[in-house]
Amino acid sequence: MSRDQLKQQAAEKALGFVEEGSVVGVGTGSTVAFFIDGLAKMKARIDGAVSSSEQSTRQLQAHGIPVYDLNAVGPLKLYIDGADECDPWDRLIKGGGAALTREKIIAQASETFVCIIDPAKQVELLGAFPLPVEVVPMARSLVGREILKLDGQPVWREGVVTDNGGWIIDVHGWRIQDPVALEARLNQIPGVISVGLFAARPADVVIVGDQIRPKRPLAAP
Ligand SMILES: O=C[C@H](O)[C@H](O)[C@H](O)COP(=O)(O)O
Repeated sequence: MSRDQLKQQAAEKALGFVEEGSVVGVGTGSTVAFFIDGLAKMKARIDGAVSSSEQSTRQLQAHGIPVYDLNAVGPLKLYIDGADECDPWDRLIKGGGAALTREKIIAQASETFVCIIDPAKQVELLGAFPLPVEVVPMARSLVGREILKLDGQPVWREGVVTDNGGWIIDVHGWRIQDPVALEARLNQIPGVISVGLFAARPADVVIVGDQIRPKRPLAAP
C-alpha cells in the first residue's frame, strides 16, 4: 500500500470521531486533505469547521463547508491534524507545511486532538525531521544564534511567509530527549512565535493507517 493510501485510511478512520452538529477543528497538510474530502461527504451532518491555514480554508470552502473564526465558536470537541513525526508517547513534530502556530492554537482549544499519520512518521526519538520554529521576521538572526547555543543548526526556510506573516527556521541536528523541556526553553526566546514541538499538549489519539495506536505508558519517574 502506498503512503498516500495509508494517509487516506487514517483520514477516513478519523471521520468516525466527528459528532453530529459539531464544529470540527481541521489541521493542514496532505493527510488532512484526505480528511477534508471525507468530511465533505458528511457536511450536511456537521455545523462547520475551524481551519488552521488558508490552504485548508480554501479546500473546506470549495466543498461548501462553513469555516468559522475560533473566537466565534469557543472551545472545540475535536481537532484532526497530521504530523511530521510522532514518538511512542504521541508527542509530535509539526510545521513541515508552516502551519504550526494556528495548529497549536486549535489543538490547545480542543478537547480531543486526533493525529492522523502514515507509519513512516513513527519514531522512537523526535528530531530526525528538522524542527520548525516560527519567528517574527526581525528576530530571525537572534533566534538562530540562541538555537546555536543549544547545539541546534538553524536553517532559514527562505522565501516562506506563514499565514501570520512569520518566518520559519528549521532546526537540524537535534535528537530530542526531553521534548517538553525543549519546547518550554524555545518558547522563552524573544521573537519565537511558536515551536513545532507538540509535547506539553501531545495528541490524545494517534491513528496510523486504519489502526488506532495504543499509547506507550510513560516510565515511572
Ligand atoms: O504545517 C504543517 C502541518 O504541521 C502538517 O500537519 C504536517 O506537516 C504533516 O503534513 P502531511 O500530512 O502533508 O505529511
